Amino acid sequence: MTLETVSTNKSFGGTQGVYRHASAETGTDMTFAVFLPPQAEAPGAKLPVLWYLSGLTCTHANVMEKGEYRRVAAELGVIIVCPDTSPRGDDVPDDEGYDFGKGAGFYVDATAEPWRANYRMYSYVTRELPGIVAAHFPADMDRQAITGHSMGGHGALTIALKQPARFRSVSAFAPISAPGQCPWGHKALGGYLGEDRSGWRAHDATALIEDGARVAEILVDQGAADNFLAEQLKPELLQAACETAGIALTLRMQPGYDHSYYFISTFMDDHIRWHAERLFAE
Ligand SMILES: N[C@@H](CCC(=O)N[C@@H](CSC=O)C(=O)NCC(=O)O)C(=O)O
Repeated sequence: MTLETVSTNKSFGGTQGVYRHASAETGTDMTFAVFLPPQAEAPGAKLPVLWYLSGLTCTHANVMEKGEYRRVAAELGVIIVCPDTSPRGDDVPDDEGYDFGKGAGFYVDATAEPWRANYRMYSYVTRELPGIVAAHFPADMDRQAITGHSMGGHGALTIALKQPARFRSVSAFAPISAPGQCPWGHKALGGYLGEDRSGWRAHDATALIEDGARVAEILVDQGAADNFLAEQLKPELLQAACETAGIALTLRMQPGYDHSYYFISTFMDDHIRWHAERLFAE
């Protein structure tokens, strides 16, 4: 596999890079961003990795340009990896809506036609891309953490719940907490996985917890003025499931904040520091 360097820029003493490769999972070229903090230049360095999964309509670039993660990642010595949200290209099937198809892969492996050939974002993010990161960057894959926003918050929560031994910590910004109970989730899971709702539960954080999946703790920040809060995000469902399961959920409702990167960037430092405490713990 050849990894093409699309761009590199020095930032906060480290390097913000963008890379492209041919993906066996999606059957397309895929682009992703990696921030290497300055500590990566030390001989033999192996640094912990924080995955950031983006939301609907995003590529790797939204958080890279507006997420403001580099100052603290550079201070603490954490690698930040930002994948794309779907396969891309003229041959990839798409939908007219912003909430399905390109830019909206929902971190599942589609089983329904015509999506199943390319829309394999669960396997891409959990298997193929980690292999590439491990091979090409000074990443300590025994110290991984995961976060994300909205659809990417759903991705972070479900992936951590499905692979709890792999991640030392999981957090989310305004996650889609129960996709089986909201319009975005109905459209995406119904479209990619088919209308048998029993198959959706393995890609729904609230349902996964109800069905026995466990992580020790979760940090969630949620804007109280988020337009999507009541209809799409529903953190109260995740909260109820965590309470019943005994999962230590810290749900911080942030007055006045909306769904945008103005919100995400405000609390990005908190999340990186929270993950770093766990990534650097003995
Ligand atoms: N275009 C839509 C809303 C799209 C939107 O708000 N996308 C969010 C993620 S929503 C959940 O996954 C986002 O991160 N957008 C990119 C950005 O840079 O802000 C509409 O207009 O309603």
